[in-house]
Amino acid sequence: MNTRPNAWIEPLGHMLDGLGIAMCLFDTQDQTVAWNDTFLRYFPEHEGHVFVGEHYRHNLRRFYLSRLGAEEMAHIDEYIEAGIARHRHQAQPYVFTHSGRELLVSSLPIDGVGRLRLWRLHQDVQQEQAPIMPLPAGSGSPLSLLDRVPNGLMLCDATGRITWVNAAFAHMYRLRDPQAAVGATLAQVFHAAWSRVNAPDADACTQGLQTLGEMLRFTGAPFELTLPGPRYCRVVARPDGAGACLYAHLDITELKRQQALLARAEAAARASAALLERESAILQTTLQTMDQGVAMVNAEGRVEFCNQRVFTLLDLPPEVLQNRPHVEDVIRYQRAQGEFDGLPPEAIAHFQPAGGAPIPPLVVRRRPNGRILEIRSLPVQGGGMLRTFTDVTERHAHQQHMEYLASHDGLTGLLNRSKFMECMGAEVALARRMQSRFAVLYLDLDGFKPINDTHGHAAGDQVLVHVARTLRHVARASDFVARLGGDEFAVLLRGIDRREQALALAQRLSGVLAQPWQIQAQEQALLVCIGASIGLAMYPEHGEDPEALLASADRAMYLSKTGQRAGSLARPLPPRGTP
Ligand SMILES: Nc1nc2c(ncn2[C@@H]2O[C@H](COP(=O)(O)OP(=O)(O)OP(=O)(O)O)[C@@H](O)[C@H]2O)c(=O)[nH]1
Repeated sequence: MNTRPNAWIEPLGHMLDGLGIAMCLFDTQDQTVAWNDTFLRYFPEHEGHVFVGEHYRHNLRRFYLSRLGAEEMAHIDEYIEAGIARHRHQAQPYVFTHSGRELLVSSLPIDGVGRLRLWRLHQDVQQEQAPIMPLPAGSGSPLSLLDRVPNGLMLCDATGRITWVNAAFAHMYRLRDPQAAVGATLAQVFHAAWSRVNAPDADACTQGLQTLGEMLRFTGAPFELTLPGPRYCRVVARPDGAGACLYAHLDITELKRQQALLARAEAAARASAALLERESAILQTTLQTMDQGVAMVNAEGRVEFCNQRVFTLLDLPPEVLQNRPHVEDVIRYQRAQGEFDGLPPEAIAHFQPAGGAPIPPLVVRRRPNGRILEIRSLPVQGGGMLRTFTDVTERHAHQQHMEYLASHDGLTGLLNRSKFMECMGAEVALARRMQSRFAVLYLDLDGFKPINDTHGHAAGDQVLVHVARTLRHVARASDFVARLGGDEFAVLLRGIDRREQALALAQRLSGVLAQPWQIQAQEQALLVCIGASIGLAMYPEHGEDPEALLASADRAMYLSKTGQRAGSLARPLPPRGTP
């Protein structure tokens, strides 16, 4: 402390140091009178420079020199004059930042002395407290200055009786006026504060009284009290060595609230960590037991993780996937095992994230062991991807079977009508593009019904199967052969340029069908000769679309049928050994 001989200033400065409040006293001529240690702590630029009698102007100059940038420095004199004017007339506290601290500054005029400037950390004054107000003109008692201090202050004599408290103390302990505390002990004031609330917290009150009993007997370490509200205060004792003692009551409610929030956040974090652990255990189990292979490839192309199923689906020995191998190393191993034999290089490019080619989200490939794998690649945030492997062999087979059933005749295995029309559509498009021709034969069996009627449906079925086989045999592999329904068939002859070629084939068909062959009907061997009426249509002259072509061939068949009624015949074979 540096003071002129003003007896009250020195203890005041120390007390304010104890409360973390900086002070600097100026006389009526704005010259420095005294300052405390906290002042030098908050304004280190004055250390070793400030002196008694120094004008506030020089103090301000040092302050601005320590914080102005080069551009603003040109205005330093204006700032200083404004600062002096503010100092003389300041009525309300304000906040500013200095040396990384947010400070609240009050300027209090003191009659006959000058002005006292007080600074404290702004965060402390966020708490509920008696506000720092300027002194009304005429109140010159040094102790009354302490009513402006935001924390509670209490002076006790050697017997522990209160001799003085400030306004903030009265506010904290719900006293009408600070005088009401004088003569009582802190325990009595504390108890009275609790007894004045509607629903007192008996535990907090009892606990507080116990604490007071312990702590006041041996003044020493700071202690905490819970006040109605609840509000929390930290009590710090400063004995004067002669029996009296100053107690500062710091409001730490906000601190407590933040501690409680922190504790809750920590508890929540601990709970979610436990939950995460449990979920990750479930995830691990699921991943290891699931039917799909799952592999995680990181942004560098390394296999970070893969489940057991990947080993079995890809026939990979565990050591290949140990130590986070690069995908390219795994592919090299697979290639050496013949995994990709027969596949074009571009077909495996997608397995290599580093290959440069975009990775298709879905690839289906047949493994050398015949199994079909569906491989999905899903990019993940931050690079890398999640790859899943699903064995779709059965699903694929089932799908193919379903597609076969939907496009083929169940009895003969030939294409059905709708598939035949689809094939003819494709052929029309091709022929149109290539300017080529093709032929369609429409066949209707002659006299088929009597076979059914005489020898039964099973015999008729055998005839239909035989006809289908014959058609398939006579037509080329590239031709489309269909059963349109009942005893009607159709053949699309591809690459036929001339009508005569088609006619020749139709005749050949007729001839082959007409040859007798043997079927088994109702445990009886039958010799069957079947006739067929055949209509012919050529693309494009008889129709330019599938429907027109088929209708044209149908008409031609009808004409042929009405012109010749050869019919079909089934007669029993002579017994074995008969010539
Ligand atoms: N066995 C068997 N018969 C069938 C099947 N589908 C249709 N039919 C029969 O085939 C016969 C076809 O009759 P029609 O067209 O009069 O046969 P058709 O005796 O050859 O007479 P035309 O065609 O006028 O020469 C009918 O008796 C149908 O019941 C089948 O899948 N199996």
